[in-house]
Amino acid sequence: MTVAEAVVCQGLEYSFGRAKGGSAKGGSAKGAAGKAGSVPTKAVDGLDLAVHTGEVFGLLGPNGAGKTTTIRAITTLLPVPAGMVRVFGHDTAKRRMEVRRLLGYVPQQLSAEAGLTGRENVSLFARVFDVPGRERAERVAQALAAVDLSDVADRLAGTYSGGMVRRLELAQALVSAPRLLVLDEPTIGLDPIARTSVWECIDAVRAATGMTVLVTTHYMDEAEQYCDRVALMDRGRIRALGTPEELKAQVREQDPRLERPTLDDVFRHFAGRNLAHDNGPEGEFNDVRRTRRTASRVG
Ligand SMILES: Nc1ncnc2c1ncn2[C@@H]1O[C@H](COP(=O)(O)OP(=O)(O)OP(=O)(O)O)[C@@H](O)[C@H]1O
Repeated sequence: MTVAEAVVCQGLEYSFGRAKGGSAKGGSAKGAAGKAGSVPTKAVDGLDLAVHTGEVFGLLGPNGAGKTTTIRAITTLLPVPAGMVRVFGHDTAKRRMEVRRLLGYVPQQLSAEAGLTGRENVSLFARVFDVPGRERAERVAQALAAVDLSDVADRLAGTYSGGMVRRLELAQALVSAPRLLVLDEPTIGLDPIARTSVWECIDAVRAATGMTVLVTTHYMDEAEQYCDRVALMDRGRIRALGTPEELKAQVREQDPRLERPTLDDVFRHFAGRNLAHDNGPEGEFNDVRRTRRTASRVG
């Protein structure tokens, strides 16, 4: 691996559940969430990936593709064997705390407290991430300013709109000045204006700090507009990887009928099915689960 890589995954595998004999599959017994005797689900199936330092990298794919599992392995929240995932050269299996200090993570689940003000929420993260006491107030104020929440910083987060909550969560992740910002569906459920404002904040912070951004999204227009490179993931595997323009050019070359392919066309071309509407019964269930999660996030 070169130092230019922020994240490297090599042959990353992760299964949930246990094999019939009772032995844990995937990362470890600790990470296996299913009951003994249940059939394991291979969520990530031999994934190779390199995210370059300083880029915005989009992990795209339908519900159940394995995006969140991949991100949770990268952020050390799922245990994987040594050698599978490195963040700025640190093996996540051996250097968990070093890796955690380098990254900011905004999960799909709500990570802000409705009963605290915006400033209190960000201060809490500053304490957890060991921002030195004498710098804390200033760093919290800077993080709130970066996401355009200074004016409402002393209001309860429970009074914020969905877009403001998402920007508050960004501030929480940014207060420790991470070198890698990991965002799991940061704009899902938001209206177009709120989506744009979230992306503008991400863009501005990246331009100012040079941090690397790894993001999952379902929105192809966002991926095209804001990601330097994307990986299209389906059933635990990467089906295509490159800049949006490179991927579209490949599809144009291989299928001249598609004169102006979209990223949806690219996905269909490489995965052999539609991105949005071809998930089967499990996909429909996941759609419901996602909507519920989104509703609980934005209150
Ligand atoms: N805790 C868990 N226990 C059992 N199976 C799980 C668990 N989490 C995820 N899975 C399964 O692993 C597979 C990959 O899920 P994952 O959440 O990583 O996909 P995703 O691409 O992030 O989808 P979504 O966009 O719906 O979150 C799916 O089949 C899912 O049902």
